[in-house]
Amino acid sequence: MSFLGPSELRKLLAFNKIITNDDNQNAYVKSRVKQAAYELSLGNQVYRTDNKDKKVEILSESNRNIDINPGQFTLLMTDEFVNIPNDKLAFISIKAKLKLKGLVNVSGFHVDPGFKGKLLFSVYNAGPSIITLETKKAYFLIWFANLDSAAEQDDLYSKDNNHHQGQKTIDTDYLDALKRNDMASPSAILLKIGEQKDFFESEITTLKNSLENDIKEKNRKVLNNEYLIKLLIGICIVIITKYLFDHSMANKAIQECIFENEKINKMQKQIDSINVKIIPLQKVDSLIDKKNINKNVKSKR
Ligand SMILES: O=c1ccn([C@H]2C[C@H](O)[C@@H](COP(=O)(O)OP(=O)(O)OP(=O)(O)O)O2)c(=O)[nH]1
Repeated sequence: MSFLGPSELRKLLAFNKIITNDDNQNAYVKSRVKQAAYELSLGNQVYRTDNKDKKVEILSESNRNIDINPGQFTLLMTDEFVNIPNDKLAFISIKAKLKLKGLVNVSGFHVDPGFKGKLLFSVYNAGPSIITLETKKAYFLIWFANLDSAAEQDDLYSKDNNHHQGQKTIDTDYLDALKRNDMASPSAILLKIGEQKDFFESEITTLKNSLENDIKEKNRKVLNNEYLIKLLIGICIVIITKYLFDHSMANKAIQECIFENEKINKMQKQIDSINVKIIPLQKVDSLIDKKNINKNVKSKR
């Protein structure tokens, strides 16, 4: 097996309907031969996983651009049909300038002898930026190799035995597999993580503020209670002091009363003893008085 060089390639493509358009006309353009490859361009059908309608997008002359967002998977179809001769095998790729932006060619890599149809590429934007493509621009490359022996009927790629023969639109089979959900793009995930981070940070700040307010409120109450307790203790001290003071004053008054009472008792006793002494004297006085009266009576007689 050998690869065709540029001159063989030009000859092959110029004199055979290998690169054709929608009208099955030879679409070979000499300037599209680059080194040993031929450039193929983007057609008007694409399917993007983040497309809201979940439908194949048909690009028009006025709307020729397609943006492939970071992290999104996209199906791209060539503008040209390729018809691979029975004695050839072709190899396909996406141009390096797209790959270097982060566009990964997921599908690949070969085109079978006997294949007729547009080529379908699946790509993934693994880069951080939007990659914009334009219809009719050359993004794909195809190389042709000679087989040592041409493929016979049963070995040729054919409509009867194969799926992609004659493909000119993006098959809905592939869409069904791709349209379930948006692809979880790393940058979208990063964005969501950022949003979640902001959300949780604001929640934590709110929670922190509310906790701080709660603590302040509790501290205020504790402080109020402390004042109240101190006040109650103060009042208790005053009451107890007053009670003890009153009690001691009462005791003192009682002691004084007892003391006074004892003094009175003592005086009473002295009075009583004086009285005891006075009574005989009174008796003597009364006898003296009686005697004097009698004397007087006698003298008057
Ligand atoms: O990226 C690619 C690779 C291949 N093809 C075309 C050319 C190829 O000859 C044909 C079949 O390729 P392959 O045998 O790899 O695919 P398949 O899904 O196994 O097809 P089939 O079941 O028809 O053999 O599909 C594309 O359009 N794009």
